[in-house]
Amino acid sequence: MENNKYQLPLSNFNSNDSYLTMLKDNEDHDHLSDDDLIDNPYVISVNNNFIDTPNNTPNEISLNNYKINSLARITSVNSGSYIPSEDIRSMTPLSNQTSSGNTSRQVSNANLKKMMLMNAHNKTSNLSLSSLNKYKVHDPSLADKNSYADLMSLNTTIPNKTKFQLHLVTSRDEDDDEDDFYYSNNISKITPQLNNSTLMDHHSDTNSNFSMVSSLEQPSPLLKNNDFQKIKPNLGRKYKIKKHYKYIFILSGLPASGKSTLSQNMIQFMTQKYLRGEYSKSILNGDNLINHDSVPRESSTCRSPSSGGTLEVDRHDNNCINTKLKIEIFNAGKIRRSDSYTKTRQMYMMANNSNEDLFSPKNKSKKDVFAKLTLNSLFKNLTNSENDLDMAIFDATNSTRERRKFVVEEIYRQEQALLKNFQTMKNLLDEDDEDTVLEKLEIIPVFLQIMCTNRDFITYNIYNKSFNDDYFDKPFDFAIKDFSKRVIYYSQEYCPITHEEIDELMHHSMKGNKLFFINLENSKNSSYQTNINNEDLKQDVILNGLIDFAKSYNQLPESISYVNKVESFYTNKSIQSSDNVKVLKQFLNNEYFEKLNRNLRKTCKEFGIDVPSVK
Ligand SMILES: Nc1ncnc2c1ncn2[C@@H]1O[C@H](COP(=O)(O)OP(=O)(O)OP(=O)(O)O)[C@@H](O)[C@H]1O
Ligand SMILES: O=P(O)(O)OC[C@H]1O[C@](O)(CO)[C@@H](O)[C@@H]1O
Repeated sequence: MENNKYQLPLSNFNSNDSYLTMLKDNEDHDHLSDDDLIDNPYVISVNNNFIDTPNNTPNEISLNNYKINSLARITSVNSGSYIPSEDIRSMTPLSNQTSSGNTSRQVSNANLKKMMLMNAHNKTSNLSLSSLNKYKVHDPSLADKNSYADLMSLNTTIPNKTKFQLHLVTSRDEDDDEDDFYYSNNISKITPQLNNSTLMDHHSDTNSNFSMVSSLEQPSPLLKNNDFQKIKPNLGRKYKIKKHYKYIFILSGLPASGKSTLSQNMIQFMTQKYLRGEYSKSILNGDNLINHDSVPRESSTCRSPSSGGTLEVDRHDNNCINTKLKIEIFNAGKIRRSDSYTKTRQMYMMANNSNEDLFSPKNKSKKDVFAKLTLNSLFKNLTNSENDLDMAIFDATNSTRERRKFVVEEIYRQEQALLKNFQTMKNLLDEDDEDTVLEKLEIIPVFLQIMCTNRDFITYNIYNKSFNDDYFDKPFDFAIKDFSKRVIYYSQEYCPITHEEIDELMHHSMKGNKLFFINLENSKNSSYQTNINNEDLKQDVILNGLIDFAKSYNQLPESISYVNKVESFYTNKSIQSSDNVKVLKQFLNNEYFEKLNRNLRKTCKEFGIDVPSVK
């Protein structure tokens, strides 16, 4: 299988690809946008053999025969070059997302091509894409109406062991306005050319780069035919599955509440305490079987799955996390700074007047862009097996319900993409492949809310914030004025997380999957509230570590030293009489805190929740 020319579908990453929509009618101007073509990905030529014998013209191919009863669609080329729809979303602004997150219509072909190329350069795939062509598909039964499909030409040398997955798209006989093509797993429906093709080596799995797999996850409600069935799990296979749990901690809280500091403390606590071996024996003992049938996760973490699974499972070194817990923080502020600096040579969009201030609620969508970039980078790093990350921390204020819902929905979508990828890979495996270990990633999301309601602590924190990277080239009074205004801006919209909100997110955005939450106070004698219960703790080492951290925080040297520093900040006469502290008190006065409390009360009243008043 060397040096073959392929024509690949332009889009093999429609997240909802259980069936395809029929090519759009060219006369229908509502459907004329380039992006509609994304939904119509076909392979019409494989190995220079056209599956449905179109007439080939340099840049345009007409499929004269409307009775295309089989088209092949390549949906994956190994796992490395699987294109998750999240990548596409990352190229579209957050504000353009629909509530369902489907942004595929907003992606231009140029971006799509870029995605394909980026993906093709992925070192595991070794593939190179050459050109993007438009092909005309003529449908004589519809008079002079033409439809178009975009196809990508792919010049490639297929590396050893590369597997392609072909989905066969088969037309139905009934003619109605519904989608006309469906995936079929009925081999008799394959067009004879494809069936006879050497691509499909039906006798030898090992020699063929192509395996035919059709999944019909959401069959059309109109389908009654047995030809179109969900593929059954392949019971009795011998490959092994390695489950790998990845945690996403989503921080939430007002600016300067201590989110970054506390999460760093937590990382240190967990990485010191939870080294390999300390927990694996007691907690994961016996956790060496998973049932291949139970694909969707209910509320699982590093917990013992139901035993009695039919297959042997190799849990990677009998552990679900690395030698040393590997955690990375993805900070939206850092991404904003580096992005703004690259573009404007300024540290961030400056606040000459309040309308232009990035932190004003009016500029919410701009902040959302940075949050989205950060989240995408987080997903990319967390799911990249080379990074071997156990946990990613999404460090942003995530201070509104709207934002948190978005984050949770993105995580859910990411989970679904991972699951789909896993299922695709599973379907590609040879039945008796005992050596293969298939990795199954699952994401466990945890909200970590940090609250600081003590006026002295907030003042001290803001004082320290004036030395951060946003203000490295600004005088102290500018920094204090600017940051204190930032806190006021956020307080206009800030809505603390409640248990009710988490329940709501769990049921609607996570479709019943568990979502963990902990609220930690950042002050002297800090306390916490959580929805993590004893059952969860028994089965999950990371949640265990988190609760341990919350329980022991007051006794940790970091916390003691923080409280001491705040105390001496207020008792040390020379600090208190310094010019900087005079400026600080000038801005952070009674009036300021009254305003802060007023704002907090207003939003909390709107949502009918308890007000975290600052004293
Ligand atoms: N628990 C703590 N221990 C030590 N220092 C703290 C603690 N909480 C806050 N601080 C101090 O307050 C400053 C602000 O805290 P931090 O940067 O962690 O807040 P944040 O909520 O992440 O802020 P932002 O949202 O603006 O990034 C820190 O620079 C640190 O000096
Ligand atoms: O996107 P969000 O939730 O506003 O949070 C990100 C912002 O939070 C901050 O940490 C608040 O100070 C900024 O540095 C950053 O831009």
